[in-house]
Amino acid sequence: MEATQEIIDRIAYLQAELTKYGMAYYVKDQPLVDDATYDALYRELEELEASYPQYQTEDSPTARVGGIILPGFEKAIHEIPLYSLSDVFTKEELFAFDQRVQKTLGYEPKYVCELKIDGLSISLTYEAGRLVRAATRGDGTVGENITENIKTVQSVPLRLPQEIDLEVRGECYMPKASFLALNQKREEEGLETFANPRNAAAGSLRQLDSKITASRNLSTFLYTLADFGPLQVTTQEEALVHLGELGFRINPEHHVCHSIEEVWSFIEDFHDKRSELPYEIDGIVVKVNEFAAQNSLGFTVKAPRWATAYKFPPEEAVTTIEDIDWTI
Ligand SMILES: NC(=O)c1cc2c(=O)c3cc(F)ccc3oc2nc1N
Repeated sequence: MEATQEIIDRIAYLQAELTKYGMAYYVKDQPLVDDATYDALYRELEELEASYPQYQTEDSPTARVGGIILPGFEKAIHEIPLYSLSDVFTKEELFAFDQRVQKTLGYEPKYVCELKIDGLSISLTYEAGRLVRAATRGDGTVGENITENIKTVQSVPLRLPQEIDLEVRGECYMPKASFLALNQKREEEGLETFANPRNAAAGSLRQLDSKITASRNLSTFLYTLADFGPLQVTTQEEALVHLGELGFRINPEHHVCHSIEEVWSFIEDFHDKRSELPYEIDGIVVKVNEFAAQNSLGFTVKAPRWATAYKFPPEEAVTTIEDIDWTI
């Protein structure tokens, strides 16, 4: 059926508005409209796109529902490898890491501390500002192409505000509340429950039916750019700010520390706060802030010399929703 200009404009308006509302709700955690308003506009867009499918764009908010059933996952080669982090388990090991860094640099650098989200590493590739590929880490060089599934994750932008080529990396995770609800439902259905949110996220992302992924309420925190492309950033702290400006979901609990002692107090602080977070963390990632210093430290065969993960002992199982402090 041919569409009048008024209809074409209404479809474009609804796609843009619902994308803006979705970004505010899922990425910035600051809703702009109430659910009833969102749902009414969403239903109107669904009806219009059903009547005029030639105007349903692949980055329309209605494209998030999934529906592709893949025969299997294609391999995804990482041009820039995804390394893993070295781990430290004690204050002494952390301070030894700092000593090694200072020995190479000849000075004590600033560090950025980030919560270590206990999810699945993902890599997102954008071309001319559009999401063209999403992949798991795999062995760091070869992962699985999970683009169709990642498109159903509401906090992942399908389109960037600039038409640039970019590759970003981060974690895809399942919030504690979604994990508890999912396991409760599976128990009622006599299905096997997931051991922890990380396994539940992995199982949800590696579904061949993206409708199932869409139902699992996964979220993301992005933390680095594989290549900085046109972005002029010189520190990890700036990179996090830029990623936020590009529309990616960034964990707010990052902190620049001016000494390893300050890093240690950040670690102690979050060791206590951890059980109140609405998502699971398994430690704190400590990174040299300046990219120039990161480059002079480089990588070992499998891990960066400029970062380490201070690991917390395994958290006691997530029990009730009451324990969670939703203000964080
Ligand atoms: N789970 C995480 O929340 C998290 C993980 C990593 C990495 O795995 C990681 C691996 C590298 F080779 C370099 C930097 C990294 O930074 C990271 N930063 C984070 N916040």
